[in-house]
Amino acid sequence: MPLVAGVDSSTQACKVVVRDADTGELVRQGRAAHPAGTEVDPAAWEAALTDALAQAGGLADVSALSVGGQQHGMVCLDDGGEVVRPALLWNDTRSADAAAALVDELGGGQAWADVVGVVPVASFTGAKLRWLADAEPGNADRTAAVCLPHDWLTWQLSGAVGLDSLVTDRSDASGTAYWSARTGEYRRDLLELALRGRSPRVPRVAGPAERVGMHGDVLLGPGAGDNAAAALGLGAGPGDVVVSIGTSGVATAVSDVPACDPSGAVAGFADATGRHLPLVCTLNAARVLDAAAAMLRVSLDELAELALSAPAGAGGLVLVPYLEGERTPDLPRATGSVHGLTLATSTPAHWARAAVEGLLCGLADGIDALVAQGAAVDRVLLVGGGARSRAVQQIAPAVLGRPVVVPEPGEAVADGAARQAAWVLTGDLPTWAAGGSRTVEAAPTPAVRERYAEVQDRTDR
Ligand SMILES: Nc1ncnc2c1ncn2[C@@H]1O[C@H](COP(=O)(O)OP(=O)(O)O)[C@@H](O)[C@H]1O
Ligand SMILES: O=C(CO)[C@@H](O)[C@H](O)COP(=O)(O)O
Repeated sequence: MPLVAGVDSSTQACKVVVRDADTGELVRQGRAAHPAGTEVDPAAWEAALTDALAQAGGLADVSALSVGGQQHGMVCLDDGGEVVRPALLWNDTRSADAAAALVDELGGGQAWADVVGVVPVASFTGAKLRWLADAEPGNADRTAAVCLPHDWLTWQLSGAVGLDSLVTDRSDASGTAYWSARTGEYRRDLLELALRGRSPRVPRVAGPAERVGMHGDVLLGPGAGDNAAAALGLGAGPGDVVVSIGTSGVATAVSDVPACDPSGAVAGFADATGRHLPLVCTLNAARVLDAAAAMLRVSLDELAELALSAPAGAGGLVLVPYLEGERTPDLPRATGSVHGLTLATSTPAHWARAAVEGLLCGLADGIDALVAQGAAVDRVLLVGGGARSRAVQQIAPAVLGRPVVVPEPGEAVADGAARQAAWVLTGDLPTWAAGGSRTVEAAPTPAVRERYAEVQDRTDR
């Protein structure tokens, strides 16, 4: 019974699972927090990984490990392999103007969707590089290589020092805006466009089950972007839509064909198996619940009970939850807005309900965008920390207008990374028994989405 480890180095925390490679049985796990903020020294991810691995009992009896990580973060390295500046994360919006400029320079959304399957927004690595070139040209000059959070952690674990040993995978490469999931090739011209002519090294893109190095006696897999790892962990296939309510809100589908959406709503990412992963991402998800709970001075469980005690539609109270700006729709400078506040709706219960419904309306729009790109929706799986909320579980099927499958609370991303590690170790993608899940149904409440659509644009942009 060889053991494998999977890592999820996500926005708020590093999570580790150790599983039996043959059966998938969970043997041990660990978790350590990441610093707050949208700009983070990668050393903090390494420290959290070390801590989470220790909590998970270490690696002495583990045969293989893969790292899943938050997508898009810009990690710049100098020619000695040192980090040039703190990494800008996917939810850092300072590169919004840079993204808009890049879209114009190539001739618009259709041109970008055609060449790399995505239209730049502030989140993508390419837009961050353009920001770097303009705001910190000295740091741009020092950047000899650029990679992503999961690439950097895998590289650290491997103990390699040469920039030529940096490795990534298709799923994370596809979130840079300078690698095409359709052709499987870098577009160095777009990397150079972003960096105004500079041409740093980028990681080699490994195959889905390739052995990319060793950490002591532990075999290292190529890893993946967190959303691709989650799809792998859940065993998602065509017809499944995974809705993740973590720091980001994500609706994603596994597909045999690349997405090409000139509006940019659906990103044409790759998955972790050689297929594609059309994806819609919002900036405001679980933290909307955190903010509402903090404002109402209640726990997350109390917030859920409050939300469930209010009527569907919260009596007309709508929260458009653009608390950190928004990515889909592309409104990086927007703020949240409240509509329909009356004496009757001025209660904690109505506020809690509006918070849950508001974040779910954004994800319902995301599922519609996936469908418009050709995705089939036979099953919706609800994951991420926010999916632990009883209110999210109960209200999601009403707002999304379809039943939702809620897997047992767990770590889908780390599980997917562990499954990849088992694949790398044995050469076969293991079929692990699915964990428990339950299907939650509710009468659809289309009026909630209609009311949200009415007020959604009446916000500070
Ligand atoms: N019972 C719960 N109810 C609502 N939200 C929860 C609950 N448990 C955890 N969360 C939320 O989950 C979020 C973290 O989710 P997670 O998927 O781990 O995020 P990330 O992967 O982005 O780091 C936190 O914002 C936290 O408030
Ligand atoms: O930017 C995206 C997807 O494009 C985000 O989904 C990040 O990958 C962060 O994920 P979480 O930490 O919220 O899971």
